[in-house]
Amino acid sequence: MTKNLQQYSDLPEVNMKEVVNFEAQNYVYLYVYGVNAYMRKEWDTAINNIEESLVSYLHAEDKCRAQCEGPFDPGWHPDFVPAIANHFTYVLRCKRTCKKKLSSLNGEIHEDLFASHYDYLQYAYFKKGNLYAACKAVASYLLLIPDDETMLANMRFYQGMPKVQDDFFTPRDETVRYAQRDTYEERILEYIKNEFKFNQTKPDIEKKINKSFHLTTNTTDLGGQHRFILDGIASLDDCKNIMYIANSFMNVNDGYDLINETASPHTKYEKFEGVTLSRITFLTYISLLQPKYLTLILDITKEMRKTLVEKFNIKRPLYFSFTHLVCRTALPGYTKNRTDFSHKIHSDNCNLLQDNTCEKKPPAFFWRDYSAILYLNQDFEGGNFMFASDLTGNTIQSIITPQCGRMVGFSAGKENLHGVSAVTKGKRCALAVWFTMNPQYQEFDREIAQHMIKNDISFHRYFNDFIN
Ligand SMILES: O=C(O)CCC(=O)C(=O)O
Ligand SMILES: [Fe+2]
Repeated sequence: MTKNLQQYSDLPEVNMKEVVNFEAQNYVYLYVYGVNAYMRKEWDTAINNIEESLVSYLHAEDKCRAQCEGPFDPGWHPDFVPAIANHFTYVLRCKRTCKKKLSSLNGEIHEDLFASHYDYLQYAYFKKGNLYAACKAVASYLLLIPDDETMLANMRFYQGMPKVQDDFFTPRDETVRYAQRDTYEERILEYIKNEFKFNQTKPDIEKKINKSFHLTTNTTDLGGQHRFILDGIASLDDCKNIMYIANSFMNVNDGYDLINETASPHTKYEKFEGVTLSRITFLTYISLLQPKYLTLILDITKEMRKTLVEKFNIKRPLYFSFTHLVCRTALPGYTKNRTDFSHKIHSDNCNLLQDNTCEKKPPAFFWRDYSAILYLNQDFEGGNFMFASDLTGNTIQSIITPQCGRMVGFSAGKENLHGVSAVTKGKRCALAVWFTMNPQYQEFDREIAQHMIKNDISFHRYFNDFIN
């Protein structure tokens, strides 16, 4: 439409004075009137209109910026930290387009429209003999476009005048505020551009299982295919440190979709609490958790992946999909005679039906290919992991008793139906990690966590950088 308006305005039979631009904002009229008065050397009218245009322009830009806030569709389902980061960056980028959007005067683009107000003003004030206002307008213009040769020459001209003092060249307040905001936003965008560059590198195919790991039980001993147990994947200290994260920060909502009940393994006799990698990352970012804890989670889960890759001889990249630190606590009064499971027999990537068929579709996490659970403690009763051949739980193939450093690994399909027996006393904690071959479902927060650790990023550092 802007182009059309421009085309019509070029036609000889069109008198632009008769054309009313209903989309034009106030500052457009004020600016055009002001500039016309300037051309006619009517300095008072020029100054009044251009000063008013300035106020109106800043108001229009504020309005345009405000419209950038509001709902935002990220196009996928990121976790908390990337969701906030995406929205923030989107809003900021949108706000930065306002200058361009407002630079059209009836179809004609004026790149430095805001700054040009000060150019007209400096000369009009000079003509009115107001040297103080003229010099302030020069300084304001130069604050926005510091290397403009013509304006620098103007400054030198004014500086040569006997009545002009150095402090005349202080930029006007509204320009200082505008320029400060501009610089600040530029710096944030630059920071985002430089700091948040993620190489979407494929995970390495891991080579050898660390010798200190002790393969406890093999596939055949566990009564089925594609499953194993390994001891020593975490030391007592590691378990203690991961338990510290759980005890300090776990939460009944984190990682559980309480709206979609089928996604939650609750039994009413136990309390389920979790901490996702996303939240551990966020807690580290705001310095509520020391980076060493996040590093520990990243390192140990990498070891877990390495064992899966090695044991199952996985040749394609295996991506992390979801990391969840989970504790189940027996509720007082429900410690005896329970016949239910803490987590009923299920498959990790399909919906197990009564007839033992398993559908690979939502609400199942159908993209999960492998599962690994690392146990962190043993000071509780019940809570055994079990492989079973059907959903009744009557045909148990093997039972695994949790203990610190023990990991159970298995392929996530219906060949590995499993569950957890009732926790009848105490709190049972485990670090559960699911993996996928589909990069679309990889855990994006992990990239952020790794980047944060590698570059020693934290909110406080980021904040201090900006205020200093
Ligand atoms: O905690 C466990 O032992 C297993 C949990 C489990 O199977 C699951 O979360 O899908
Ligand atoms: Fe499971």
